[in-house]
Amino acid sequence: MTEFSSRTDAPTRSGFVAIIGKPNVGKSTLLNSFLGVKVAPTSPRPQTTRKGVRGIYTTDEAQLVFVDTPGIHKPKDAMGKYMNNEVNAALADVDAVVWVVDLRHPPTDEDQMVARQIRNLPKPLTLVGNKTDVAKYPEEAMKLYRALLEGREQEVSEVMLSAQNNPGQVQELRDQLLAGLPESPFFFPRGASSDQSREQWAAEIIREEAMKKLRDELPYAVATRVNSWTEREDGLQRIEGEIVVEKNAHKGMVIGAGGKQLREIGQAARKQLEVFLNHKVYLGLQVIVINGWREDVEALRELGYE
Ligand SMILES: Nc1nc2c(ncn2[C@@H]2O[C@H](COP(=O)(O)OP(=O)(O)OP(=O)(O)O)[C@@H](O)[C@H]2O)c(=O)[nH]1
Repeated sequence: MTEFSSRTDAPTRSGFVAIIGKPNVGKSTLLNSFLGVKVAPTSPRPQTTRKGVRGIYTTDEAQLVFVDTPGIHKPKDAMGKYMNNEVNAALADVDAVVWVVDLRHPPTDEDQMVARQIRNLPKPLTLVGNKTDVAKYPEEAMKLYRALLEGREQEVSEVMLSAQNNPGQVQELRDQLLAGLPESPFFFPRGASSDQSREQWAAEIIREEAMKKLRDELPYAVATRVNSWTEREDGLQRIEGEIVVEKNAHKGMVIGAGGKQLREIGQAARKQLEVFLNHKVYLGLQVIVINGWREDVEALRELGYE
């Protein structure tokens, strides 16, 4: 990988930190809050994150590369297996691990699955108890999560916070992680906040809005991609995207009566894109069918899940 130097001659520190945990505990929210910009999709639905998105935070002398991972869960299809593989790959590669848990509830089987994967991992580990703003018994819950790591030989750091509502606590954790990085050149250019292309990023925002609007199993049966992005002279960003469904029957369900639902998804995504890009956006959205894409390794690759 290309090496990027720091602004000063002082030795730089740099490294990768995986953010892991079961679905819906707030991993992507924590990543976005670490960076102060939105690089990962978040939604109230579990398993929103599918790929290990990287978010990059750089100071004068240190660079922290966060790897946001899909929630660890029992896989039901090729997509689920892909997601769990992403987590294993992330754990093998990183310098440190942040395990996020939801303090509103006691641990479940899925938390135990996560704990098993990291209990004996010889890397610095931080247990993050999230959602303190809404947890009734945070201390008690934290104790139960801590117990899942019993027998671990290396030390575990712990912090309780609200990723969504307390940026100060998140910055404090970020500073601790920065301080623990090994001496190393930077991996990414200064100023980069993510390793996604802008098209991948926009596609994830469209998927986030689609997942919020769609009901039942449908949110998990859609993928999104952006096929073209052009900029007009007056600055308008023209983005053409697709929502991919796995069955013909799903197409109408996404579009909705008289196209209402697709319009709503498009409007919500456009608004988000405009806020982040600080430009007017035209977003064209189509729904297409790729039969059984979730079970089809080739189709997964075509949709960028490789
Ligand atoms: N009240 C509260 N809600 C939070 C907090 N952090 C995250 N959430 C909410 O929890 C839900 C899940 O957050 P995500 O960041 O998408 O969770 P995730 O762990 O990345 O989810 P997956 O993609 O399923 O793995 C969203 O509705 C967030 O708004 C918090 O500190 N307090």
